[in-house]
Amino acid sequence: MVTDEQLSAIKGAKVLMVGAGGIGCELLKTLALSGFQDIHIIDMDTIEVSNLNRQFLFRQSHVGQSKAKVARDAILKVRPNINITPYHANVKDPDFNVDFFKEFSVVLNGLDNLDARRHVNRLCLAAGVPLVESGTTGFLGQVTVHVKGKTECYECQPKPAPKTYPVCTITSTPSKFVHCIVWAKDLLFAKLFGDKNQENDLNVRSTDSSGSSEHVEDVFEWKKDEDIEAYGKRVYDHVFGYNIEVALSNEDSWKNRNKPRPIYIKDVALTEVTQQNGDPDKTSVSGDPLSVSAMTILGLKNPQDVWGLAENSKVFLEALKLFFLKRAKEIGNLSFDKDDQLAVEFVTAAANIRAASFGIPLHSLFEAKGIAGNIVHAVATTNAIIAGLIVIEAIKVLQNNEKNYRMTYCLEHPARKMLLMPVEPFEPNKSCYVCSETPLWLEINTKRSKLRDLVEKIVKAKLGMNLPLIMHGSALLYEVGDDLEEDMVANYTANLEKVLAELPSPVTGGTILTVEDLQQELTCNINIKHREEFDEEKEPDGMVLSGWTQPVVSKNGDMSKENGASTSNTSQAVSVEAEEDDDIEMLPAVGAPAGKKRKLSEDSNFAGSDLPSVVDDSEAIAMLDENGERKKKRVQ
Ligand SMILES: Nc1ncnc2c1ncn2[C@@H]1O[C@H](COP(=O)(O)OP(=O)(O)OP(=O)(O)O)[C@@H](O)[C@H]1O
Ligand SMILES: [Zn+2]
Repeated sequence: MVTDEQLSAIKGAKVLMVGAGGIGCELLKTLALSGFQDIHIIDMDTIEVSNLNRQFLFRQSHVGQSKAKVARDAILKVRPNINITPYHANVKDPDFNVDFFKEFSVVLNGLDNLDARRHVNRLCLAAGVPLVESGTTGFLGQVTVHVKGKTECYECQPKPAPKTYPVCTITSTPSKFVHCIVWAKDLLFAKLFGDKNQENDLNVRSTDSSGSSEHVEDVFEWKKDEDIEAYGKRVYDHVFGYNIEVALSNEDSWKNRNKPRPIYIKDVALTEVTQQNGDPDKTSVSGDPLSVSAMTILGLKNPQDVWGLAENSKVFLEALKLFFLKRAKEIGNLSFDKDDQLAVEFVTAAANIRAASFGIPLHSLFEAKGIAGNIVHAVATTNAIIAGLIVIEAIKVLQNNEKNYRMTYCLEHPARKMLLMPVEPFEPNKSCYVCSETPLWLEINTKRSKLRDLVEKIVKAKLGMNLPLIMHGSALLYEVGDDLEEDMVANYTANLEKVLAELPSPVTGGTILTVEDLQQELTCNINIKHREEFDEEKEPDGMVLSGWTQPVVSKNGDMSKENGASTSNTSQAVSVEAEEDDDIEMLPAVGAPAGKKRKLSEDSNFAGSDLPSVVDDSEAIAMLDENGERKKKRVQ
């Protein structure tokens, strides 16, 4: 039952929804049916066919149209008298500044990536507007409340580390199918079809140890006038045959492991390939290069079938050929995309051939696509439950009903017959640089690192700033923006290429830099500490930022699913453990008061051991080098 007070809070509210996808559609419906009268929606996407199974405001005929606009129209059909304002735009656009955010009573996030979530968190803090944040991953979900000065902000708690694999597991000693997938998409696919200038670990080890004079680059290069089939077979033999032989020559690696088997194309029965691949024009029904398919040519219809070695080898050669013949223009710029059929076919086949070599069970294209795309299938019901919880919290926020704010976790399995676990929110983390103005420390070689390194690796990548400005005292070293004068732009561009100690206002040990994002209205002070040497393996950035909350992995190391988690949209990782007194202890978050407890709400009798450990989808599988450092930024 909604009380009169609640109803008047609802009626007087002006609400901003960010994201009109899986959660957003449910949320808009629930807001409208709960009596909200003034709703603004930002979403930058258009509707895709794959959204239709769970984003119920959208129909086939809407494919290609703005999500925000179509969602509005759909709701106006059932609630014609409410005001819904759609924006088909990125929430990071400068138009959505602090003044824009200040217009709202509450902001509700239904996003699917960390970057946008952090940005909205900062704008909400700057504007003093409460934020209700949410996320789902399959059956798991959560809703959290962030009110400046009252509860933790979205960035007070560290986010989970993505599932990572040591580089050598990927390049040399795979033991699971997912390792073969990572190899196929991040190394082989990237090497053949991606940016040639990108660092790539494919071959590094095997060639080094063999002392072979063969130029690795040549192996992957399609030579002028070379028959495309001969080229495909050459690549095949190199990666599945020769490289495995080289790896086998290092006896020590295989003392405690099963030896892989080199596979050469001549050993695989490929008789049908030449007959079936005669007409590449039949590959694409619509003429759209993205619908080119090796499976279609080869007559392989069911994506759920597990192909044998011969079929995988055929798909491998055919897909490689189609890329070069039908999608030549894209070569050099491609990165793996789960919605790119030919890319999925190639990666499935390559991963399976490698799996066959290492005695790992083969998988169907459907399964491989799920693993490669980090897909945890979205569950519409979870989105609906989460949307309901967002509205419940939003109403409390509108009434300033602080005592009753709850973070709620939606579980996969009931614990003590409960599927929803409400938890009292944390207080703000005093060492959060986003909401508590904590200074940061940066160790860096000021005589070698350029301003560009600092901007890219720290200010953008780590601090999540969108439009940064960097100052040393009153000297402006760097700034971005549309309204800058030409000579200023030239000045900043020149500064980017200078080493820190040689900037017009030199940055050396002891310097305090002020870094500001004008849009986010976030300012950080960074204390610079000069350091000569960095460990290339452990500190690949060549700089170390501290005072910044790094992601942590849960005690059982199980922050993400085996396949690298999900494509959907969980906002925050929490790993909690029940204690006897029904308090739940949080993982010791970096920067968070040690031993701090997260209290179960009194209305909860939840104390199960099977508590959620939910991950953000915005990061996925990555690789670690031998020392456990993350190697690749992000794997698509
Ligand atoms: N920076 C952003 N600005 C505006 N909208 C955003 C931004 N980042 C993400 N979104 C929107 O958030 C929504 C998240 O919805 P959801 O997680 O259901 O993703 P989806 O793209 O609809 O589906 P899937 O990723 O599973 O194919 C998307 O509609 C997306 O456009
Ligand atoms: Zn914070």
